[in-house]
Amino acid sequence: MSFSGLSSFVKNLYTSIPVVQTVNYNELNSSKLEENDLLYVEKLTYTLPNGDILFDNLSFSLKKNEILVVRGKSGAGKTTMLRCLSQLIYSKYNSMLLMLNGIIISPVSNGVPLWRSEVLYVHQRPPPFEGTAAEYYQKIKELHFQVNRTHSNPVDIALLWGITAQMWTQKWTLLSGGEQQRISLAIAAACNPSVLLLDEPTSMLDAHSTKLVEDFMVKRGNIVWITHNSAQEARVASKVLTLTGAGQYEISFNSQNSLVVVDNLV
Ligand SMILES: Nc1ncnc2c1ncn2[C@@H]1O[C@H](COP(=O)(O)OP(=O)(O)OP(=O)(O)O)[C@@H](O)[C@H]1O
Repeated sequence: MSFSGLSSFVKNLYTSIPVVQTVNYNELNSSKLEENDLLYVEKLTYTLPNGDILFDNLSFSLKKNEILVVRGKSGAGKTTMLRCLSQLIYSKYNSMLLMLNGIIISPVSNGVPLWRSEVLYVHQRPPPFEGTAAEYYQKIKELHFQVNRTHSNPVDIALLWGITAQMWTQKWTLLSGGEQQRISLAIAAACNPSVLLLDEPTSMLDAHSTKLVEDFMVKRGNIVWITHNSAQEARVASKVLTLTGAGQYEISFNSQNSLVVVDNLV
């Protein structure tokens, strides 16, 4: 089997696009965490090489079981933000904490590999791979920061979403975009990260499959979820982070399907 697909996959997942700014590793004090905080992020700032500010002093927390929806117009910086959260690229002010089984971890103290396995980014478009779906999962399990993790069975998860066991033996490239998307999501969920970062996770799915995935993810919680779909946002969001442009943002809470802006932190 050729590993070029895997190498491209791993490259895609775990190497950065060029770092365009000096990273300021400020270790946060655990006193920043409030009750039930799972992920705490402070002053995330990202400036493009041309000087455009994507987000500036972005601070928020994800509490246990919450789903934080991220929205904003195309190019607002949503994917870049998720990639910063997973330490695939680095924000200028790189300060975040995770509460893991009562222990506080950070990328600075505990290392980026552990952080990435706990704050797991799922790509908007499934990456290329030359083997079968089962081989794709096998390679992920062999990545050094997944080897010692307890995984759930992704086949069982994907079955809930209409992916048959037989599809796992199918060549990855022959699967439809929606099948690849569901399998990628099932694998990510099976890795049992503390936080899932989902980048338009149902963009290739029909309404029925979308609902099945949403139901599973809402039960799971602990997700930062990019969507352009306001109906989906209303169904899944506990709160909403909107990148409003020029580095600004606002956070609102989803209360009985009506969004009330409670905090404009800029
Ligand atoms: N390293 C980089 N160098 C130059 N431009 C970059 C870099 N990284 C991101 N960008 C630009 O930053 C902007 C934000 O990109 P990003 O993918 O985060 O947007 P998005 O909000 O997720 O968009 P969409 O909704 O279309 O997926 C885009 O204009 C993109 O071209």
